[in-house]
Amino acid sequence: MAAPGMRIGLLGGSFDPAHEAHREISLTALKRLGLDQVWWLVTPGNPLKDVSRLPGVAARVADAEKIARHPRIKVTGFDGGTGSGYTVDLLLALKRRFPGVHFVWLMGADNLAGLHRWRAWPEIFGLVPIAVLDRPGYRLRPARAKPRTASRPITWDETDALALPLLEPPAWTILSRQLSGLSSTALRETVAKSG
Ligand SMILES: Nc1ncnc2c1ncn2[C@@H]1O[C@H](COP(=O)(O)OP(=O)(O)OP(=O)(O)O)[C@@H](O)[C@H]1O
Ligand SMILES: O=C(O)c1ccc[n+]([C@@H]2O[C@H](COP(=O)([O-])O)[C@@H](O)[C@H]2O)c1
Repeated sequence: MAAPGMRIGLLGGSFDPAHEAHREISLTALKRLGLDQVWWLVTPGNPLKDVSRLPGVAARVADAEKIARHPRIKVTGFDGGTGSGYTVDLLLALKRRFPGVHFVWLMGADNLAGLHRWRAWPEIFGLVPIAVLDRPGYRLRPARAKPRTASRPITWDETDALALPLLEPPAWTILSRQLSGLSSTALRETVAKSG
């Protein structure tokens, strides 16, 4: 699945359900970061969200595979045996399991804005480079986010994004792109109304 030296983007998510914007931001990351693959890591549950109605991992993986439709996008329920949904644990497990792979954590700008509420977020910045994908409504928020303040010296201009996967963390950048307003919440609401 992954050989030392490969550059792999990690898109952790609830994927409840997956949608075209997940595919679009993955294609952006593949191209702009020069990645070999992007892995969609379907979380057992976002620790900050109500997961009481979240479908099981296997069902969300199966649905996400239908959306991914790309040989370099791999969908997996790998959680490193943590079962927890905590990203710090997931990253530690991945780095142990795949030594020598250049991982980059990918996330939408909404998640950067709330990253200071994640468990051990400064440690996360020290584990892997991070690329933040622009998202409507959050374009300016990263500028105010605490992580930016904490990591200002290692903010990279996005024109240098190709170098990001090989940089020693902490290092992060924002990837601006044509915005997509798609969201899983909006999709679930549409299904609920039509049902
Ligand atoms: N339209 C989008 N633009 C940029 N990033 C996105 C977009 N949709 C999802 N993402 C990012 O993809 C990752 C996984 O997202 P997730 O599975 O939570 O879907 P979501 O649409 O954000 O769900 P919800 O609406 O419930 O918050 C997150 O890092 C999220 O920020
Ligand atoms: O580690 C944490 O404290 C943490 C808090 C919130 C979210 N996350 C992870 O962030 C990823 C994005 O979650 P979501 O629900 O926005 O798709 C997913 O992998 C979650 O498990 C992780």
